[in-house]
Amino acid sequence: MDYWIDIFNVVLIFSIFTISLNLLIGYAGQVSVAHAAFGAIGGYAAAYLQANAGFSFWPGLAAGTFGAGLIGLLMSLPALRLRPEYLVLLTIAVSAIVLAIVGAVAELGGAYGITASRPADLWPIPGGPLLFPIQWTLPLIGFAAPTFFVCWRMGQSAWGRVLRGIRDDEVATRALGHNVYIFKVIVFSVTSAFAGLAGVLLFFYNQIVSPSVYGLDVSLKIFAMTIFGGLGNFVGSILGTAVVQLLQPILENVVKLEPGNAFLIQLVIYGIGLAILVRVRPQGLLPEGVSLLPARAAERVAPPSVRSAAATKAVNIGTSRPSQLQPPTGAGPILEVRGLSKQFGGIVACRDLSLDLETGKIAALVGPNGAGKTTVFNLLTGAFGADSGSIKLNGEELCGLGPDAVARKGMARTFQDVRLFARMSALENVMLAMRGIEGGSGGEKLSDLFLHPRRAARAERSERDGAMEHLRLVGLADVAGTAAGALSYGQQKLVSFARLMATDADVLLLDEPASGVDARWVDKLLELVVYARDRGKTICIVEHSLHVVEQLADTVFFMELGHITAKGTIRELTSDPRLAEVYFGTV
Ligand SMILES: Nc1ncnc2c1ncn2[C@@H]1O[C@H](COP(=O)(O)OP(=O)(O)OP(=O)(O)O)[C@@H](O)[C@H]1O
Repeated sequence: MDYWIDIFNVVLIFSIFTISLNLLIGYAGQVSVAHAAFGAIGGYAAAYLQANAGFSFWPGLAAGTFGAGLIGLLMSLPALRLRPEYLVLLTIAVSAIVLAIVGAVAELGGAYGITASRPADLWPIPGGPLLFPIQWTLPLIGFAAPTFFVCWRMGQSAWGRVLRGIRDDEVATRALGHNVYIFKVIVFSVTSAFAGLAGVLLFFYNQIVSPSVYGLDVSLKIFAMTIFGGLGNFVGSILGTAVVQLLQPILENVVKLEPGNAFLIQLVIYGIGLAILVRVRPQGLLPEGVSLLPARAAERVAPPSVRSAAATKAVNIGTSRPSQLQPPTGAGPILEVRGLSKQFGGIVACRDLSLDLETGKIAALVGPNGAGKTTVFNLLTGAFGADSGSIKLNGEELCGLGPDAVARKGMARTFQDVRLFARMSALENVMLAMRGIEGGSGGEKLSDLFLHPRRAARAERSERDGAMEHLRLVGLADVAGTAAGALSYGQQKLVSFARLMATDADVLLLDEPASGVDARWVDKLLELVVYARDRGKTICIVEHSLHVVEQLADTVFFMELGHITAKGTIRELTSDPRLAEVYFGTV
């Protein structure tokens, strides 16, 4: 019996590893194969402090957990600016360095590690020293359950929505005003701390730490358990841990294989299992959004705010050009661009470009392919750093700011290729746009999640309702719960417009809003752009359809070879034979 209890206990400890790794990989998309190494930092810290400073269980646990979190934080500061593939390499290097250090330092016991000088005692919790597996089960549940709760709470909240945004499209997440770097650093540090906690528990449970307990193979095993269980699903992590951890004991005790053979065969089964899983169920045993409780799974797909088709009919936003509200007149330019230049090697994509966007007006940027229109949007929104020049929004210099900061200052954009978060629902896509700008500091308040849950729930409800309003506005409330990737291209463009409106930015940059869109959606988009303008937004569109430009734009800038060469109405520009030739290739 003790044997199976022991295995159950190890599953509980490893669940702490896999649940936290799932938050890091499954939610934030940051792949680390050094999770066991952070466990080593925790385990060795607790063991060393017990041996040399007489630390008992709780101080050892705090030191090990905090130490691993701190080293995770320090490592993440440079690492999370790297591309994902380099992050994987870096975590392998970290794992190798940690193992080399603990294996080489004499005070840490070298290859033999450190043996505990006394068993764990949870005093002031009664029960005395923990000597047998059965005594450990309840305390370990007591550690695994809060780990699950904290990771689940972080993952399922608005905070986790930003993590999923980062995972699916970091560029789009930044463009919505979220400081993705801070989110990544926090999640890396928190998950490293949980790995440290699991490492401390392994030390106290096994009564020994040694390099082999936390080797790269163990990190890979934790990684495999997490993938096996299903990324983005914490119950899946527990399931994946149990399946992988139970394989060898079942082969030994139920199938009655020799331990040596059982070890080899479990490796074979494990390899074949992963190969089959990758082929037939790459999302893992329990994929993201799938619950063991059918009712909860359904809840996730259909958000509560989606009530009925009748309630979700598009708001009548007025279908004709005449405005319902008059745009501000004579307010002057909200955006002033002077001498903007950008070169890519030998290609001058933007050359000494100057333009003003008048408050509450619609401007258009037109020109032949490769003229540099998208580059201008990228420069204005901070996606590219300018070589020289100035961009002033409401008189405030934006040059040098990143895309998230620019969005928070009040200028947001759509993308030529839409860039919705395909796995998230249309509603979540819009909700993701709402806090980045409101929050000012780049986001959702993690402290509210745990310290003020009611406030967090209220904020979530009001965001959900606000996002539904934006979806109603574009006529897509009835597909609020549908994954954005499953919508038609025209619908996706409308969701991206709703998302843009949800940012509450003053200046909206629309990159080819009508391209590739069915005629009926184009009309809708035109109405929406006029609606936004009438609500005081300043809009600039890059668009190849001159029909769309004619319908919308008050002022048109003509761009050639990275420079604005003409300005006027579309009729004035197209009646100039030289510009017509540049644009259409013919007079
Ligand atoms: N990241 C980049 N690296 C190198 N060159 C780039 C980059 N982005 C744009 N360019 C180059 O800058 C020039 C302007 O490109 P840009 O996409 O801004 O033009 P565009 O007017 O938007 O074209 P289109 O109408 O076809 O979208 C092109 O020659 C392009 O190849």
